[in-house]
Amino acid sequence: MSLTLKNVTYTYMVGTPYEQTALKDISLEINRGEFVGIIGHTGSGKSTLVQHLSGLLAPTRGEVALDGVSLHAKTDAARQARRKVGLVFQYPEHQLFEETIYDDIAFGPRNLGLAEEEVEQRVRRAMAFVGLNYEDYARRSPFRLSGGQMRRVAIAGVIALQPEFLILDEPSAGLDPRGRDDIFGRIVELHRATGTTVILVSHNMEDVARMASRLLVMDHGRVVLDGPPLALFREGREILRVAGVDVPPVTALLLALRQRGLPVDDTALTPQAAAQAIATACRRRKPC
Ligand SMILES: Nc1ncnc2c1ncn2[C@@H]1O[C@H](COP(=O)(O)OP(=O)(O)OP(=O)(O)O)[C@@H](O)[C@H]1O
Repeated sequence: MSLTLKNVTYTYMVGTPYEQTALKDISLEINRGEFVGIIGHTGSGKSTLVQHLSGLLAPTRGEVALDGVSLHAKTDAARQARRKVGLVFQYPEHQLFEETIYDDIAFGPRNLGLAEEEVEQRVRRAMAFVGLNYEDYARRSPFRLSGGQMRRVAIAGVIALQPEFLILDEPSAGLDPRGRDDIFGRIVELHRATGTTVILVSHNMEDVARMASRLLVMDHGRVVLDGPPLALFREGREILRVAGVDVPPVTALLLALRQRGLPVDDTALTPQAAAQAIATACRRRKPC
């Protein structure tokens, strides 16, 4: 049972001089329980891809399906399928609009037609999940919060829908390191505790490699790598070992990626981040 893309191509502004093909013949399958990280240069197609996975965009060619049900059919089954996928947009706080935090988080569950009692339960749980105290915050305006807190409210709104597939498009963009660690810690915890499938888009290779068990690398509308991040770190370590201690880990990782002809965002990998990511990956999984 899975979320699948079959030969998906997507072109923006078809038939105009501004036509832009953002996804090129992508086929992939994401199984329940996976934690998938997506990286790639600006404009490589990450956001377009996740908008297909959530059913928000329909492919120009090909098919997106959940458990075999096309997300774009105009049927009840397709509507039900789309509800199982929750998407947190980039800068989701820009979409807050209700007068209270409670109403903002309750908006989605109310739309599902749930009884108010159930809605309240979900709001309470979602607020607890993102670390906002219900008694203190539920009746406050979301617009008086800090940027990081607004982001939490927006994420809580999607969590309250209890999606089976949770997709986050750059959830840490614009947050300070503490806010970033906090959000990621909670996402990892949700994944562990509930088995929710997580699909995480990030510019930061280290973030993704630290959390994801599967890494997709995108380049010019194609998925050019699909595999476990640990394999890349192993390659990096091997190059390090051969090259000696003078080569910083970041160079080794960049080499490993480049040897495979993959696009690399040099600025995303500081030497410290690369070294820490290797150490964490090795500690967490089998010895390497
Ligand atoms: N609404 C749109 N209309 C026209 N072209 C678009 C639109 N949205 C994206 N594109 C183009 O599609 C391509 C893929 O964009 P997309 O936003 O999916 O990339 P991305 O990898 O998510 O980039 P970023 O990391 O900057 O968010 C880019 O060339 C972009 O200019």
